[in-house]
Amino acid sequence: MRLSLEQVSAGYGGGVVVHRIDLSVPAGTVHAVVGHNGAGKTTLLHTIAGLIPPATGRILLDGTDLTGQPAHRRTRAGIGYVPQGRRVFASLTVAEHLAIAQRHTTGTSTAARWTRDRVLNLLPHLATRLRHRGAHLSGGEQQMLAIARALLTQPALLLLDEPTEGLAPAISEQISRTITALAGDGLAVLLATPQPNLARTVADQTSVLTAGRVTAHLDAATIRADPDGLRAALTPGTHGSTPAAGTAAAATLDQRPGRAAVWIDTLPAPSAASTATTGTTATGGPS
Ligand SMILES: Nc1ncnc2c1ncn2[C@@H]1O[C@H](COP(=O)(O)OP(=O)(O)OP(=O)(O)O)[C@@H](O)[C@H]1O
Repeated sequence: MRLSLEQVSAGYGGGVVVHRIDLSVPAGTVHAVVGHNGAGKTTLLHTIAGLIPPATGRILLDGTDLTGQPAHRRTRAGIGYVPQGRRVFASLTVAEHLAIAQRHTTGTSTAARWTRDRVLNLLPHLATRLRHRGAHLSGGEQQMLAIARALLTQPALLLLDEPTEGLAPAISEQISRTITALAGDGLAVLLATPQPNLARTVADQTSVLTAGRVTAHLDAATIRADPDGLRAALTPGTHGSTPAAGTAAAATLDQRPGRAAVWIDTLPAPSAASTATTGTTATGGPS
């Protein structure tokens, strides 16, 4: 199984946010798309999942063209999606989330590669929370639930949007280990993150997304040999979907609830010039 993107562009209302993206994610590997907030990561994942129609290009899963297919068909074809913010239901228990996901599974319960037992074996902490409602789960537990729910749709490719956003370092490490285990089990994983450290830890291949364009591509060996190279490739001050709007978009995005913490935790401190331009208040150094 291999995901291939050929010259994929997409956006909103006629405006283009991601531009002519070429990517290939083979089975058993993790590909990270690293970019600042507003670079277009979610837009790219939404386009692959079928939630946004591409303006140009093709999306292929093992050679099968899914470009014109609706989201539910892509799920059946093997694309599992773990959204940013987890999107669990506040009033449903963990067990109810899993039951709903299983109802939509593509295989029978005996033929399914990912059964409820197998998922809980991978994420044993969830087994201790089966009766807890979504609203009473920690961020890490919600993330595990979102991954479990996606696995029960029997994916060959897993899309993970900012899987460690807002999580404590120990929980992020647990999620990282889960991602590595899933690739080890043969899944193709495409994850989006603003955190160079996550890409460095789990990714076989990393693409840097800057203002909607892939501006660098690094493999794991290159990143290991030069641990600062990836951070340097993430140019401070080019956050937005268009170069002209970049600095303004960054300032706007930073003011959204919850975003300041993400900014401070995950991005290199902007240079004095860009701090002055955007008015950002980041005081923390690189994570
Ligand atoms: N539904 C929408 N309608 C119009 N513009 C949108 C919509 N969603 C996102 N955008 C814009 O597209 C650009 C890219 O946003 P996107 O969410 O894809 O970035 P991102 O890299 O995932 O950042 P973040 O981590 O903040 O989600 C931003 O300028 C954003 O304002």
